[in-house]
Amino acid sequence: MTLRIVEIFGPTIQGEGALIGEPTVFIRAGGCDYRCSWCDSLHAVDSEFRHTWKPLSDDQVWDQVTALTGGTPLTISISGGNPAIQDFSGVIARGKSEGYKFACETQGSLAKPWFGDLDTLVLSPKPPSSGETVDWDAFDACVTAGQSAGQTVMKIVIFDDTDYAWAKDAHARYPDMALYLQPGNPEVDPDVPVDPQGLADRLLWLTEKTMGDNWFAPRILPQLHVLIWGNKRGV
Ligand SMILES: C[S@@+](CC[C@H](N)C(=O)[O-])C[C@H]1O[C@@H](n2cnc3c(N)ncnc32)[C@H](O)[C@@H]1O
Ligand SMILES: Nc1nc2[nH]cc(C(=O)O)c2c(=O)[nH]1
Ligand code: SF4
Ligand SMILES: [Mg+2]
Repeated sequence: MTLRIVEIFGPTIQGEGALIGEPTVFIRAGGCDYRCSWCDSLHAVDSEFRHTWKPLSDDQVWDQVTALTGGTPLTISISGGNPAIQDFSGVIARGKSEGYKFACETQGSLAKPWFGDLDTLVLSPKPPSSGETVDWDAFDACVTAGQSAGQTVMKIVIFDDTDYAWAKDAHARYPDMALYLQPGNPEVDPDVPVDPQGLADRLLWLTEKTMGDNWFAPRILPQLHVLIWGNKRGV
């Protein structure tokens, strides 16, 4: 299988959601069927960056991963772009045979059989502020495809009151799925420093809103890598 790869980087720590803080190596896939207004990974989405994406075989991907891990197994995080455009089954099979675990981040717009081979499937449906609209039938297909995964979790980015109300409805559709909320980062240009106080204020707003509402279903987390490294790429 030939994959379109933006970057392979790490070891770093997973900065978001269910596996926050866990050591991991990222494989970032090129191409996305969405274009969220606030996407922090446009270098994996916009066709203007397409010339920087590399066609790599499963073996080439795996060679780069193991060069970074030194052969010590850990969790590999597949993200993008939307990695569900491509077929990661070969990379996952290879890695699992060597004791690695796999997580994947996707918006839930395209289902793939290999979702069932993952240890963690992170479905991140997009709220109104993104400018995208969720196809819940497609999302359902992703949940079904992930049924044999170790766990499937939902992670929603919140920028405003409308996103918050939308997240409550999304949770009501999947009340048994673990839910993670993260405040949106409004500044995603890698050349512009992030405003840590601004991010803390957004986290405070989201926390107080959720607790004030007695909504205790979600866990609320910052993007840890953004606090550490800002919008630097490859971390
Ligand atoms: C860059 S996306 C790639 C995977 C997949 N396309 C998706 O959206 O789930 C990885 C995660 O980053 C989140 N994200 C993207 N831009 C963000 C921003 N400006 N602030 C907070 N989270 C953001 C997405 O919602 C998603 O959960
Ligand atoms: N450290 C770190 N954690 C992350 N969690 C999700 C990321 C992503 O871009 O998908 C990401 C990323 O790019 N870096
Ligand atoms: S779905 Fe993910 S990668 Fe695609 S544009 Fe939205 S945040 Fe970016
Ligand atoms: Mg990111």
